[in-house]
Amino acid sequence: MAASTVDAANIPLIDISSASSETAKQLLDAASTCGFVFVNNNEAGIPPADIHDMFELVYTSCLSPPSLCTYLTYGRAFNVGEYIDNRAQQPLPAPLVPYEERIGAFFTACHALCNRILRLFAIALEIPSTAGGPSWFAAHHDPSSGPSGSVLRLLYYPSVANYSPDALDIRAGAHSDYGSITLLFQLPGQPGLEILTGEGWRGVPADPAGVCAASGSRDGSSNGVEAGDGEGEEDAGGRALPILVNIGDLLSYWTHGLLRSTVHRVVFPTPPTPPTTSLPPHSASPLESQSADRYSIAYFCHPLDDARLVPVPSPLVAQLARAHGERGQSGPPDGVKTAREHLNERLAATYGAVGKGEERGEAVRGRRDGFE
Ligand SMILES: O=C(O)CCC(=O)C(=O)O
Ligand SMILES: [Fe+2]
Repeated sequence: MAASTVDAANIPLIDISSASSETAKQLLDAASTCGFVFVNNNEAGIPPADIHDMFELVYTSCLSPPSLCTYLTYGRAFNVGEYIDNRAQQPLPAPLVPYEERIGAFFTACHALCNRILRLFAIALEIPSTAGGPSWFAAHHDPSSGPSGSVLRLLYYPSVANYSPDALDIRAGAHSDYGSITLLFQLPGQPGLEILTGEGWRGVPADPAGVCAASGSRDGSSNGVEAGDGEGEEDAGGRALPILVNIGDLLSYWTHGLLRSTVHRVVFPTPPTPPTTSLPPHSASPLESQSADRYSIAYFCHPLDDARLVPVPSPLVAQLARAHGERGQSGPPDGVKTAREHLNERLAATYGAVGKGEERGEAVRGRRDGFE
């Protein structure tokens, strides 16, 4: 059974407001050991009010026709692809149409934060200035230079009537993400995300630094905390929750495994909370009241489709490749692929996996929403 109480994962929290080499090194160390890292959401990040607004839109989109959504084991997702000329490229559910511009702005803000993180990786990886230096990744993720597979995903896992932990435990199956990096936004009080560590599955709190005012864990992690002001992304004092970042398979491939992607999943909280039977009072935030439901937002950052996945020009990556070679471990398969080829390969491999009953979050996107 998967939905047992698990300890909270020990995920490092890094302040990335400075672009110093010390910060870069801390971030690289965290990402290369854990694969998941929290970054402080300060002036370097995304305004909490914007995150809160997006969560309200996730709630709104859940009321839209399910046909527009993709399906997870016990949840559904709406995927927004890259905008062209400030317009979404696929039909938005009717309730989201008035917010097209705001969603696009959030997409752009997420991409900017990813570029900031990738810049720190470039510094820590010591990419020489002759090869592009700190801007090396940004140049490969510049939306003005061409399309990419980047996607903003709004996720909703509804509470389930007659929940039985033996029968229903996985809300989203075990997978790693495909792209460069993923930003993941969670709400306090809605636990369930777990990562696979050497010691088994571990819960990922929404509030690793304990910035929320109230306390009281429901699941053994600090995820059981409700935000003091009903706006789950900051506490009553206005401190913003850190943002969770995880390394995707492509960045792992691109760095010869120096940066590692980590398998994760979403389970039902334990013990189960009763399903929501009615909408909360008008004045309350729906997000705050429906704790058996889970809402999350993921931004999957991918390189430009045409980006060639030659090893990142870093002495650290080269050293690792040499060490792997000396141990007889093969490197990436022959032939340089592009980011689009890498993504398509992963999606193709996943169709098989899905057929065997395994779910890969991003594959569902590829199959159902016409992006791929
Ligand atoms: O809903 C979550 O918290 C995680 C979602 C996820 O991992 C994904 O969509 O790739
Ligand atoms: Fe994921």
